[in-house]
Formats: sequence, C-alpha cells, structure tokens
Amino acid sequence: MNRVRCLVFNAALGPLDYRVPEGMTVEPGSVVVCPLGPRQIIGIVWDAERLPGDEVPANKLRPLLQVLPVPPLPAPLRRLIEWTADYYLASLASVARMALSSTGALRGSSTVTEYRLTDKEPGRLTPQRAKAIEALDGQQATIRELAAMASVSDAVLRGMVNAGLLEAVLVDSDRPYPAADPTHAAPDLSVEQAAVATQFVTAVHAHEFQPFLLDGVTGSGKTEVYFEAVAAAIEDGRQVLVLLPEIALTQTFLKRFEARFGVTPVTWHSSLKSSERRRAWRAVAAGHAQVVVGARSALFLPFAKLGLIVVDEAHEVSFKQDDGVRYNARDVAVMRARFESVPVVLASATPALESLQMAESGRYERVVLPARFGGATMPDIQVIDLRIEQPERGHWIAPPLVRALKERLEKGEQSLLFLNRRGYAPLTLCRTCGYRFQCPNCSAWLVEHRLSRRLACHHCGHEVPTPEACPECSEPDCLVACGPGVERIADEVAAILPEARVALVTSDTLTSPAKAAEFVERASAKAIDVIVGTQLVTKGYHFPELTFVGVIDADMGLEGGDLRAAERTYQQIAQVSGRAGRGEKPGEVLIQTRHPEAPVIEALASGDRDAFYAAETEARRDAGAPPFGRWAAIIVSSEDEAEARDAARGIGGTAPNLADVMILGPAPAPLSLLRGRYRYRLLINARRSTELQRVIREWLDPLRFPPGVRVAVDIDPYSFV
Ligand SMILES: Nc1ncnc2c1ncn2[C@@H]1O[C@H](COP(=O)(O)OP(=O)(O)OP(=O)(O)O)[C@@H](O)[C@H]1O
Ligand SMILES: [Zn+2]
Repeated sequence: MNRVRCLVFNAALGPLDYRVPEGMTVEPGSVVVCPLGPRQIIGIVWDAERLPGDEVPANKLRPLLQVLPVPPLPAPLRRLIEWTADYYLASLASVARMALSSTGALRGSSTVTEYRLTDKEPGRLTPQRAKAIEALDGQQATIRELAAMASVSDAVLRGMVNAGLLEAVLVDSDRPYPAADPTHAAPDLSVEQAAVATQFVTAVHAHEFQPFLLDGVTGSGKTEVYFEAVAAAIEDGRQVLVLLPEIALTQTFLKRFEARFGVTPVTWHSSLKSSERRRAWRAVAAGHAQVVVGARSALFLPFAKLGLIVVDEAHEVSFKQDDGVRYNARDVAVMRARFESVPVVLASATPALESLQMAESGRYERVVLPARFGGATMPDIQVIDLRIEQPERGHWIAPPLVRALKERLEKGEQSLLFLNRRGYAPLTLCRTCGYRFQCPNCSAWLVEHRLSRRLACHHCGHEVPTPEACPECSEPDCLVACGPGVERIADEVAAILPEARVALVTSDTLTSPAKAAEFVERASAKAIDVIVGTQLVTKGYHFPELTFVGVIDADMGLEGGDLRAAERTYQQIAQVSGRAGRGEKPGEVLIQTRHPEAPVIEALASGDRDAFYAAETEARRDAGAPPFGRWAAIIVSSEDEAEARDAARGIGGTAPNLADVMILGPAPAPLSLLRGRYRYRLLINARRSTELQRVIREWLDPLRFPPGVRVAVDIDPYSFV
C-alpha cells in the first residue's frame, strides 16, 4: 500500500490522503505523523473504503513523516469509533482522540524521572518546604505533579532536590504490572450465585458477543459472581474491562479485587498522573494489562485481546457524558462488546428501564440473584409523612429518625443519613433587603459551604468567600441560609447526638482515592457512628454494622419535569436502603416525604419493584419516551444572548416537517445561562423506528452559524436542563 487515507486530529478537516514513503510500513490503525501545511499533525491510517474523501492525484500526495511506536488500533476499536461518531453525531476525530488519550504513550517506551522524599534530616525548613514535606510523604511523581500535590512551585521542589531532600528515581515507563491469579481466593458460591457464574464463564470461553443484565438485589454478591467471569477471562489470557460510575468507588473495588486475585488491577481515570496514564495505555495496547477498572473513558482504550466487559452499577446516570462527545458509556460498552465479539455484563440492583426492556425483548439475557448472600434479609422500609411527623422548626430530621439514630448509637450500631445536596444550604438571602446570592455566570443560586466558608456555584465552580454583610444593603449579619444541604444535616446530628462520631461524605470531602480509602477504613473499624452523605454513599459500600438508613428528602428528585425523575428517585432510595442490614443484624429504613401517596414512594415502601417498573413502563410508552420513543436535544449557546436566540430561531425555522417527529422549541433552556453562555434548546421526540440521526444531520448540516455560536446535539439525553 503506498497510498493511505488518514483520519487526522483536527475536527474541521475531513480525511486526508498521504503517500507511504519507501521503507515505511503501515496498516489500517497505524498511528502516524502527517504533514499539514508547515505543521505536523497526528493521524490514524483508516480503512479507505469506510472513509469517503476527495481523491487527490498521486503526484500531489505528501509523504507520511513517521509511524509512531504503538500497535495499530485494532479493527474492533476502529468500528467502535465509527459507530460512536455516527450515533452521537460527533466528528470521527473527536472520538478517535478519546482512544489516543495519552500523548506520552505514543512516544514509545522510555524512562521517566520521578522524585521522592529522601531520609535526610531536613533541619530548619522554610514554610514552603515544610508544607511540601508534609504533603509528599509516600509520593513519587514528576516535579510538576509533586508541585501540584503539595501546592508549591516547581522552584521550591528543585531547591529541595539541590538540598538533598528530594531524590530522582528513574522509572521504566513500560514496567509490567504484577499478574493476577484467578485462583488466589475463589469464594464458595451459593447455589444461585454458582448458576449465574457458570453462565458467565461459559460465555467468556465462547468468545462471542452476549449481553447479560445481572439483576440482583443489593448485597446479593453481584461482584463476587462477575469476578468468576473475570477469572475465566484471565485464564484464557484475555483482557477485562470493568467500568465503575465513580472514582470514589474505585478504592473499595481495588481492595476486593486484591482480596480475590492477589494483586490490584490497572486503573484508568481522569486523576491519573501522566506517567501512570502512559504506562496503563501502553500495557493495554500491548495486551499485558489483564484487568482495567476505570471510568467511562476507559471504554476507548486500545485493548489488544479483550475477553469481557463489565459495567457495574450500570443504571448510574454518571455513565452519560454531558460535554464533548455526549455518549452513554453503558450503550457504548454493549457496542464495543459486539464489535469485539465478547460478553458484556451490566450489573445493577436497580436496572435502567431501558436495560430491562432490552431483556424483555430478548436482546439481553437477564440473570437474577433474588436474595442477599449469607442469609441477610432485605431491610424493613417505612415512610415518614413530614406533614404529620414534623421536625422542629428550622430542623430537618423528624422525630422518628431522631429516635432511630439514638437507638443505634446506644446499641453501638451505625446509621446513614442521605440527602443528595452538597454544602450547607442551597440558597442564601438577606433578611433585611431580600437579596439572593446568584452565580454571575449561570442561572443558579450560590450554595453555601460552611466548612470552606464559601458560596459556590455547582454548575461552573464560581466561588466567593461568604461575606459578613449583605452586598446590596450593607447590613451586617443579616444572611439567612434557606433549606438543607448535607453539612447542615451533619450539624443537626451533632446537636442531637453530641457524643456521636459523624462523617460527612460528599465529593467535597472525599476528594482523593486516599480520602475515600480512609473513610472506608474508619467506617469498617466502627470509628464512625453516623454517616451523612450525598449519592456518593448510596452504592457499592458494604458496612455490616450499618443497620439504619434515613432518607431526608425523598421528594427532592421528583421536582422539575425530568423524564427519568421517578426512576432515578427509585434507584437512589433503593440503593441507599440497600446499605442497611447487610450483615447479621437486620436493617431499617425511614423515608421522609411530603408525598407518601406518590407511586414511587409507595413502591419503595412496599418493596414492589415490579409494580413500579410496570407503571413507569406504561407512563413512558404513553409519553413516547425511551425505550419506546427517542429523544434528542439541540443546545444552542453563545456568550451573546441575541446571537444565541437568533441561531436557535434559525434552526427552528428550517425544522423538518415529518409525520413521526415532533419538535419542541426553540425556547430558553431551563438553565438559560451556564458558564457565561446563554442557552436555547430544541427537543426532538421521534418514534423508535425513525432514523433520528439522519434527520438531524440533514437538518443541521447546511446551516452556518457565527463563530461565537456553539450547537451541540445530545442523542438520548439524560439531562433536560
Ligand atoms: N459467595 C460468597 N462468599 C463469601 N462472601 C460473599 C459471597 N457472596 C457475597 N459475599 C459477600 O457479601 C457482601 C455483598 O456482596 P456484593 O458486594 O458482591 O453484593 P452486590 O450485589 O454487589 O451489592 P450492591 O449492589 O449492594 O453493591 C460482600 O461483602 C461480599 O464479599
Ligand atoms: Zn455558575
């Protein structure tokens, strides 16, 4: 082949043709350096017949400059990239970029210089050096990474190198990971577990596409069971990808994995150091990384010989990416399994309606674990009607919950209070003039964080120190906190139970894997009496002494007409309830609500999951919502309000008129200002059979917009703001 078509990393450019110079060999998937005008650009040699482009005469072709020292991207991954771009209306280049997600890895193997503290007696230290020594204990990384960890400048650290306080360590970027032992500590499975495990193991050995929905109640041992499939893949010399919805869960997972297989798996997520990314990426591509556990971005890693994909907590909303390429990792995982011809396991105690529907229609095989492992029973769930059982004025915990908390503390058992709102209070206003603190960049209130003494926007990250006086009327000490966040609940618990050890668990407190590990350790060692947390503590954790769960506000998620509101509420509360009574002692759950008659609350109280899903399914069918109909959103944004509105009107004005497609809008999006951009939205609802992507592509492709306007298409959206 002396002429190739390349996908280049520039979203504005189509595929480009190049000549392969004498002595260079490339094949589809090769990662190459291409000349582009006076510059160089990274590209991937693509299957020319799958990538229409302009035919350039042979004498005009420029030669490729270099083949990068990495294995060619395998064909199944190239098919996945094509499918993702096509389905989510993204450019091939932006999807392919997710596959080449470590630039360091492309440069080949090498050594990296990292630094770590020496044993040298530091003597008298400057405050900066003292801070660095405190922060860097046990760490090893590049100067830049260490500087970020310790919040000091590179110069401070270089000074410490010269003073002998830090030493250089040469690290081979391709050093192998220790091998997992599939027989290290295999558990004795129950009869039900063994039956499911056997199905998985057979599917792994068959090397064929087979999607499973592992539907098992909380505490039934889903992890233990899919670990058998992982073991089978390792025995076959195949690689495994396990997707988790949240980095905070990784720590618990790593511990369990290590207990089962003797080593920790390879991890992949956004807070990896660049040297770790590079090592992981290369090991995956070389086929050495046996098991990778990661966030959704791990889906696009270049596995050489994948044998199994597991999506744990598969119902989780965080598998949906809402910026850049807006994909749903759960769906993409199934597609990858299909292109790779391997089984995929979607595990959940509260599957997404879409997944259940796929099982119903026979496309996924549903396997069930109906009971908790080891004789543990499901918790007893009661509803507390807040209109009758009122908390004290200015408080949020009703008397029955107060009693339950006291009782557990006396018995030395643990409790968990759940409220899905970070910070102290969602709204702050001035008692004197009524001023409300709003984000300057977003149409949202600033949330008070008392621990950090700040008011923060949860959409854009804008923060200000909490002022002493009202910025509007200058009255001092006049600010009132409205409504509860978890910090406020934790204060209330401290007031009710002054002797209790309370842990606040949110993304503000579990900021690193180390902190997450510390929390798990303290909770497991019974050094915590009451956990107060957001959705971060609703799933994955197993604390046998935790016997009481209180839900502070079950109605919160039901507000604001999101099509999945009821389902999400059901999932969250069922999951958090599932943390209670997982050991020998039975669990109790109290749910605070003002709408005890709402179907979702009734279903939770009666434990009738099937009835809830059946009712929800009918509601979705009536509304033409997924999985029966399809939705897409077009979000038009600009820093200039009029420009955004005009562009949205332009799109609305050329909307196709099709019998089975309904178009709503344009209208200002519910979050009409986000990160300084004004937003307009169109919603498209279509029959399942409609080729929605083609309709949208043909509609938007001919339109041109001013440079400040961004038009984003969200296929199968999760967020309706
Ligand atoms: N066969 C088994 N032998 C020993 N321990 C087991 C077995 N099955 C499950 N367990 C233990 O029971 C507990 C619950 O199992 P696991 O966490 O896998 O359940 P799960 O279904 O994933 O729960 P959740 O959905 O609530 O996270 C764990 O501590 C697990 O180690
Ligand atoms: Zn904001």
